[in-house]
Amino acid sequence: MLAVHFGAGNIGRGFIGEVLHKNGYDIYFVDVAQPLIDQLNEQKSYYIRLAQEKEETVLIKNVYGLNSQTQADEVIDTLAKADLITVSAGVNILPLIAPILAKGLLKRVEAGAGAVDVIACENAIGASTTLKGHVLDEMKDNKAKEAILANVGFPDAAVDRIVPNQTRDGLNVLVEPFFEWVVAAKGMKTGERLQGVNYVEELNPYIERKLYTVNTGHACLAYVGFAQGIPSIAEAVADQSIRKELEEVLKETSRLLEEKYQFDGAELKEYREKIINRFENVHLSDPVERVGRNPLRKLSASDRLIGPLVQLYNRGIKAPHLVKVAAAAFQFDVPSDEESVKIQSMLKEKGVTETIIEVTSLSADHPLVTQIKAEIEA
Ligand SMILES: NC(=O)c1ccc[n+]([C@@H]2O[C@H](COP(=O)([O-])OP(=O)(O)OC[C@H]3O[C@@H](n4cnc5c(N)ncnc54)[C@H](O)[C@@H]3O)[C@@H](O)[C@H]2O)c1
Ligand SMILES: O=P(O)(O)OC[C@@H](O)[C@@H](O)[C@H](O)[C@H](O)CO
Repeated sequence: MLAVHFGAGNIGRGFIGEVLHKNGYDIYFVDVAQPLIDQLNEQKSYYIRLAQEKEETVLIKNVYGLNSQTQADEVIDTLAKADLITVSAGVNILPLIAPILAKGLLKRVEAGAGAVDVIACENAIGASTTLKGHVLDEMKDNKAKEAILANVGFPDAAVDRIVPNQTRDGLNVLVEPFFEWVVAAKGMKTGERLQGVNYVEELNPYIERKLYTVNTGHACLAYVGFAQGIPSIAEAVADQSIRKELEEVLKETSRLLEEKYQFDGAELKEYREKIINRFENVHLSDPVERVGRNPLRKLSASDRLIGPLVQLYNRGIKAPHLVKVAAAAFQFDVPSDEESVKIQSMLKEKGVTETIIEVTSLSADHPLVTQIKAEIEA
């Protein structure tokens, strides 16, 4: 069995690679980072190390690297014969992957190679559906579009495992022991079911529970921690006042999840506690700069901050702690993070109100704009 995975980074090697390998796949990682690709082709294997008291390792074998910029023909040929295609390169990268993916899928369909599924494992609602839209935009006529629609599934997914940036140890990846991968079965065109993946009919409760708990909580620690000069997630959650803030924020998002999806309150409490426990893992070193990365994306309308805030507002529920985290995200100022630099220059050039409106897509007269502004100024 052959899988193509776009994005040989943290979650690609540290989680998707593990599941694919354990299900008997040879994996072609497609990336743009040549040193990473060279290492994959030299070693053809790497280790996943579990960040826990008694370290465990898993050997991932039969892995190869391809560069989508310099080896386009090889990538297209490999896509045309792949049994499964997965992606974790970042939601902003999906439009960049679409042209080559479209060519590979078309070649496959024209060769009569049968159905295949493409699963985007990004932290976003409907990422595979978004990718499908970009792929269809690449088709030159309706016939090609129809052939893709008939043969290629783009099931949405939710992926959960904390995998920090790897600062040493070559291809090897240090990951937390916990993992969860949920896929919307109804979006699939093949009967392929991976062990270790939970296939569900309705994905929205899973992706919103994950994004608005794990990622909202993570964002709280990153932005509030950063504001207080705290370097890592484990250190931020160890600070009693930040932890209290985190607990309050997660109670607010749980309220939404309870009302919207009728999740059981006690189960959600347990889910929150488990996640806070994961944030406390001292065997992982996860800088607040990674977790807070791309604040423009994280402050966009349906993401982990404004997404739950607007939905709570629409239900008449106040969420003052979430408002504070959104305000802190506007103050995330990391020179190496282009999006944070952009927000800082917008704040200087356009002022607070205009920046909030432009970044969040909230309407000018939305009361949340005033609330976030008041927090930024406070
Ligand atoms: N790291 C985590 O804990 C985690 C957990 C769940 C989901 N995610 C999501 O997975 C995605 C990737 O995150 P990550 O932490 O692995 O990031 P990462 O930066 O470690 O990996 C991204 C990889 O994509 C590659 N890439 C960039 N442009 C590309 C292109 N045009 N074609 C192919 N590859 C390209 C990069 O070179 C890099 O190797 C994000 O959407 C993230 O939100 C991350
Ligand atoms: O990947 P991002 O930038 O969307 O979010 C940063 C972290 O919250 C994220 O990578 C988590 O580690 C991950 O989502 C855990 O499953």
